[in-house]
Amino acid sequence: MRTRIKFCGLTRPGDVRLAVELGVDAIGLVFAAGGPRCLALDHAGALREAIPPMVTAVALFMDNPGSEVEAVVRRLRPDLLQFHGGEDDAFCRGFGLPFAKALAMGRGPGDAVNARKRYPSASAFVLDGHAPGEPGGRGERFDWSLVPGLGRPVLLAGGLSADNVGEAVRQVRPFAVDVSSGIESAPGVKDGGRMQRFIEEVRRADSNFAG
Ligand SMILES: O=C(O)c1ccccc1NCC(=O)[C@H](O)[C@H](O)COP(=O)(O)O
Repeated sequence: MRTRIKFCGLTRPGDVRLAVELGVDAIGLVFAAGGPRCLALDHAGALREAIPPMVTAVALFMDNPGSEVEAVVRRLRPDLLQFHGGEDDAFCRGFGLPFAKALAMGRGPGDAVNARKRYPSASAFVLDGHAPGEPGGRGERFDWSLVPGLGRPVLLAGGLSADNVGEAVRQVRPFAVDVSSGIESAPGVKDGGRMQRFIEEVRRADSNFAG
């Protein structure tokens, strides 16, 4: 099975168009407050328009008020929501869209092993390298040998780049890989060469498993 690829934290429509041309499967738009990739709703419209059908548009939140999530859902019509904070299952499923719940693995699996019970409505889990309570998008890896069986598609995230994603795919065989810092020249500024090399390395790793 082909490893899906999500590029997260894009802030420029040209970067979205290039990522789509390169063959990315999902684009993450960040609305978690405070970070360098956080988008204003008006600005996000141009980015959303650059995401064509058949590429998953993901809207990402971290403890945003429900009213903010609703405004993004109404204006941008994302395909998938991604929650990175202490949001519970009822909150996450309350917007009528599939959602992925991020699980902080930076201090070991901890509560991640109970994620399926805590988030029975989740369509997928993002296993990320940050510590609980911390934001993602900081290039932090975690010990991939700690990935628990969750009974749902896993998006492996945290400190991935073209240099290590092949090893991550071979070791974890995740449903998808999710990257932000590792394809950037500066926070929120994606680098075309890094995007291309990242995708090439995922495809190379997948070819090891091709029948
Ligand atoms: O990307 C952000 O700025 C961000 C801010 C707050 C919460 C989550 C955030 N990103 C979540 C993602 O899905 C990132 O792609 C993931 O954490 C991996 O980031 P990186 O380690 O930089 O590749």
